[in-house]
Amino acid sequence: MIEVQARLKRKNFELDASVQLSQRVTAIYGPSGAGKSTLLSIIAGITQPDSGRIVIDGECLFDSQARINKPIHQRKIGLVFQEGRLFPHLTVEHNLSYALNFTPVQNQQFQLKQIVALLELGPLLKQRPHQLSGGEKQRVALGRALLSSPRLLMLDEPLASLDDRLKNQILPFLKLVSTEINIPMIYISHSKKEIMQITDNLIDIQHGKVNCHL
Ligand SMILES: Nc1ncnc2c1ncn2[C@@H]1O[C@H](COP(=O)(O)OP(=O)(O)OP(=O)(O)O)[C@@H](O)[C@H]1O
Repeated sequence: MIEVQARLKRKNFELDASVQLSQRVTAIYGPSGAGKSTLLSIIAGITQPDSGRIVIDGECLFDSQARINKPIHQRKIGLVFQEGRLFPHLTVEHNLSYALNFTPVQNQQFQLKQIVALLELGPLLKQRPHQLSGGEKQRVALGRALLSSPRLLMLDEPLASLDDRLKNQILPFLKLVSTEINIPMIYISHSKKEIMQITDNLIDIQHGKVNCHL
């Protein structure tokens, strides 16, 4: 269960979110500027809200009243952004093992070879990010996020920079992760067509307002 209450005031934008998610895969949908990335970055601990409370599976990550604010690395949230944000100097294999090496062995949910097989990364392992297509980069980013053994996986417009051909290549992998991997997932997109291929559980955010229990 993911419970988020957050308020944040910016110069021309106000977020007021009250969200309770019990489904494994949820999509956050809304037009540009609605506050999707802001909500994600609050859950991840990148942005601090003015007030609110965030609890995942009973563990409190943020509570403005109780002055609890767990840092990003303690929240155990795997993130995939629009651009893969891979380490450019490392091979695909080392990008993947980097995430694994930062996770204590007893907390590791996957082995490298499992994720390599799931996302068909074998032929790419010795390559460096600049040698990959956009879709391949996103598959590596997804693999790296999974290998950090997160309690929650959040994807922020992971297909937005890809053309239709690459989108169609990577969508089956996202679908596979949403069905085969037992980690809650929040998927942000402004494309309903894309979302419908991954989940029916949809949260609509408009002008920073979202109030939803799924
Ligand atoms: N770091 C920031 N500082 C100030 N304002 C910001 C910052 N980041 C975003 N905003 C503003 O907050 C509002 C919400 O932005 P946000 O990025 O959350 O929207 P979004 O729904 O993710 O949009 P998009 O689909 O275009 O990515 C926008 O008005 C944006 O200009």
